[in-house]
Amino acid sequence: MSTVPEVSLNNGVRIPQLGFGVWQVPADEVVDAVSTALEAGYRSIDTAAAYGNEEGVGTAIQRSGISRDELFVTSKVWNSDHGYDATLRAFDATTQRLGMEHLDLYLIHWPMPEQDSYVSTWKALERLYSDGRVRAIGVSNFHRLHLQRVIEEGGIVPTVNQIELHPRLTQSAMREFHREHGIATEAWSPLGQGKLLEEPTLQKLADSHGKTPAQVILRWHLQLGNVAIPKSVTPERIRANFDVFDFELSNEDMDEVSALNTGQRYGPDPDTMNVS
Ligand SMILES: NC(=O)C1=CN([C@@H]2O[C@H](COP(=O)(O)OP(=O)(O)OC[C@H]3O[C@@H](n4cnc5c(N)ncnc54)[C@H](OP(=O)(O)O)[C@@H]3O)[C@@H](O)[C@H]2O)C=CC1
Ligand SMILES: O=C(O)C(=O)[C@@H](O)[C@H](O)C(=O)CO
Repeated sequence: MSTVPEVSLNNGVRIPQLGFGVWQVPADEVVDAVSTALEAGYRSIDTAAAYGNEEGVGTAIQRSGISRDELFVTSKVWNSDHGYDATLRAFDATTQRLGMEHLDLYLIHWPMPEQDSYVSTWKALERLYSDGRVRAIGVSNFHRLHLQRVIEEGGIVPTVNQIELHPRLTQSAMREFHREHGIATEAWSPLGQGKLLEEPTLQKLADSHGKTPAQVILRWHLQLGNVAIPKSVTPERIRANFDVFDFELSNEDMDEVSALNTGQRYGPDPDTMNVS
């Protein structure tokens, strides 16, 4: 089985560079999907309270028999649970649903700037970290200004910012900002939600490496240094998305993929996202 490269977070905790995402995996399908992923070799699972499937993720993990310390489990506090006390309660509910005493990574799902409560939410994450209930804390969908505020007003620099990132939205400015501050970049919708796999450049590169367009995109993420968390409910795709450790893109290949950037988002803009 392949050994997945890891990224060292700014507190020394290591996260597998390739994980498995479960947004939009229905609760009654998530046990099968996560079980298939674990059998394929994934050891990192990305869920969230908002996905409504934490219980099934926990069930699949327990059934796998894989020891807890070989796994990396991420969840996220949802927008309606922002604020210090509500976040502590949300974390308790998440760990209960997962059937776990601790998480490896807990993220603020969205900054929700209009609510203006992400700093007190961050302070609750700091408390969970100092209490040893989570091995690393981070954020998701934070823009530069939101990150600057938690860095200035909080006591801990986030380990991770999980943002939308794929060849149509390469996020070079955010990646540079993360690098400057020791924050790991985690890519959500790393395959562009499957909407750019017909792109001729990706097909050409796939043909030249004997791989698929999805595998080329995942390889591009790995070589950029991103953490990537592709989702699939299709067993062959779950396995194929993990089969990306036996080839390498050249510098020219990497540039060709990056040149597909148009700045297009498939998900909400963090500055205006207001679903809670
Ligand atoms: N923090 C945040 O705000 C967000 C976090 N996320 C996280 O990121 C994860 C991944 O993002 P997501 O939006 O799901 O999108 P992805 O970019 O992972 O794409 C998933 C889509 O691509 C299809 N697909 C997967 N693999 C292949 C393949 N090899 N060939 C063809 N099609 C394929 C899937 O279909 P099928 O399942 O039918 O096989 C699905 O429709 C989420 O599951 C979640 O964990 C996502 C959005 C926001
Ligand atoms: O998947 C996630 O983590 C999300 O936050 C998304 O559901 C996001 O809210 C979205 O794309 C809504 O359209």
